[in-house]
Amino acid sequence: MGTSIELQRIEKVFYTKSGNVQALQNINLKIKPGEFLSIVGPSGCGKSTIMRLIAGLDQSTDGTLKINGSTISGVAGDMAVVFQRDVLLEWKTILQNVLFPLELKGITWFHRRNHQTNRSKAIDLLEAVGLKGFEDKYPHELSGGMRQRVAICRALIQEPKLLLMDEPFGALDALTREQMMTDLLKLSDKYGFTTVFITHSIEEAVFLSDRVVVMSGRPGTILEEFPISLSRPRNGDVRTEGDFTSYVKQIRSVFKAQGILAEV
Ligand SMILES: Nc1ncnc2c1ncn2[C@@H]1O[C@H](COP(=O)(O)OP(=O)(O)OP(=O)(O)O)[C@@H](O)[C@H]1O
Repeated sequence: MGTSIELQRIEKVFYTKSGNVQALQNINLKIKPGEFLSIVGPSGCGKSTIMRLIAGLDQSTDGTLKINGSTISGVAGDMAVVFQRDVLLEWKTILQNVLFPLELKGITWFHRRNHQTNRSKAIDLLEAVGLKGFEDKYPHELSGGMRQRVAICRALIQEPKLLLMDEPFGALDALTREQMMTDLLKLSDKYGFTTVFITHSIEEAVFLSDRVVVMSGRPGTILEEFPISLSRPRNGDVRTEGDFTSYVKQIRSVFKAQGILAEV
């Protein structure tokens, strides 16, 4: 079962030498266990700030954040993060990279009994994202898309209940991106973790999500929420369905009304 998250009246101000920056204003958001929620908004609207608050890497200036019904202090447990840059360890093999979070926790190489189980879990994950046979390669031998797949496996080896993804496919080409989205949906359906996904792409958000949250420019506020009721499991064909294009249009119109997207 995934994590539930609740943000109540969240405010975030950054106090800097050159003045105060109000990044977030009155953010109210409830995320259900197992939900796939995307946040879209213009650059600088506070998407990453929301993610850092949920991850416990930063604190709000005001308001309440609850994880599984309790206020938390510090880094949330059972959580994994995937960023736009994969930050793989170049001197470790692909398999060692996937197992690294467990090694950090001291439960792989030192506890031999678990080692075989973890190893097969890592191999299963690599297989699920099309990387079977790449276990003994090194990161520099892989393409950008393959590296990002490894980063996702490394996040999932920890069996997180919450997966936070900050533009994880932003640096990938369009075809790889499409394949990665399909892979991610399969993994999310299989494991049932809660996902908070940040993206600049409206299409990506609609394709992946149960709900899309649309934010205004700074100070970031929530303009609108769109529950996405496209059927699951989803594959690339969903993009040609009328409902898909209708969701994309509705979200684009919110940005247009804000002057964030120009009429073309
Ligand atoms: N540590 C910080 N100190 C001062 N200002 C900050 C800090 N972190 C973020 N900000 C400011 O807060 C605002 C929100 O930043 P954030 O990175 O959350 O935006 P974002 O929506 O994720 O942007 P992007 O889409 O470009 O990644 C921005 O104006 C940014 O300059």
